Amino acid sequence: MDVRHSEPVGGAALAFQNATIGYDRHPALHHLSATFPAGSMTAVVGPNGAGKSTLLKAAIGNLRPIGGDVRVSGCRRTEIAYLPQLTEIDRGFPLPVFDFVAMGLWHRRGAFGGFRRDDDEDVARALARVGLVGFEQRPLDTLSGGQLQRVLFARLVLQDAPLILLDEPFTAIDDRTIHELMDVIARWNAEGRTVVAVMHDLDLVRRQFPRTLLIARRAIAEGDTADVLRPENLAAARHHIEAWDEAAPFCEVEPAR
Ligand SMILES: Nc1ncnc2c1ncn2[C@@H]1O[C@H](COP(=O)(O)OP(=O)(O)OP(=O)(O)O)[C@@H](O)[C@H]1O
Repeated sequence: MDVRHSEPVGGAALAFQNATIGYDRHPALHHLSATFPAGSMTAVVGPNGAGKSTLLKAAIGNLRPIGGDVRVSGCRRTEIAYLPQLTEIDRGFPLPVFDFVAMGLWHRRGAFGGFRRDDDEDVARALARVGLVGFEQRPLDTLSGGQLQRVLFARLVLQDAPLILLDEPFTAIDDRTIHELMDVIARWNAEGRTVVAVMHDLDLVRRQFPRTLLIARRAIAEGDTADVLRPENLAAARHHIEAWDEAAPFCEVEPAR
């Protein structure tokens, strides 16, 4: 979202078509077909090791499918906003919050595009949106986990992306922060953006996400959240992960196009 504009944005769509994705040709996700329509809001759930982060990494192009296809339509891959897990973020550098959040503008300006006068206001509004007024000059390495997650959300606000991918945005975050950041996510979706979030709290998913994809190294169920999160589907996902053989030989897959 452009913080200056309130018009709806055209959402982008994401589709996995019989996609097999893995590391060093070891599949982590098998023959996955799933769609994330433009303007939809979907939770991706599944047991530990189900392949949820792998799915997001394939969507942004960090992992190429071993077979099948991963398609983004309605925007370029470089326009996708991606929030990695907090554990993957290097917070050891003393960059001020303001400068870090302003990096979200690079997508609009380009790395050498320079800073405009009204960019200051946009950064300030993005920080206000996530409840961080007064934190502008705080070094990143002095923030709590919840404050850092708010800063990362502020940067996403400035990125103005039609497709937003979030990997476990609420791990080790207190209830109040979850509530406020969930509000930011709901507003993104109300503005027409497509949101895909890896989630562990199924109660929160039931309350907030209209669509869910349940995976366990493959798709178990996809669609309306209440349908997908039925006990038999959750049991099937658990069973599939427990029965997974890490040492299994590769299956035959169609080469990626
Ligand atoms: N860089 C990597 N190299 C090799 N294997 C990996 C790598 N990253 C993940 N894997 C493997 O891929 C499988 C899926 O991992 P992934 O992180 O996608 O699962 P997840 O559903 O996000 O799990 P969690 O809920 O624990 O975060 C796991 O078996 C994991 O060990």
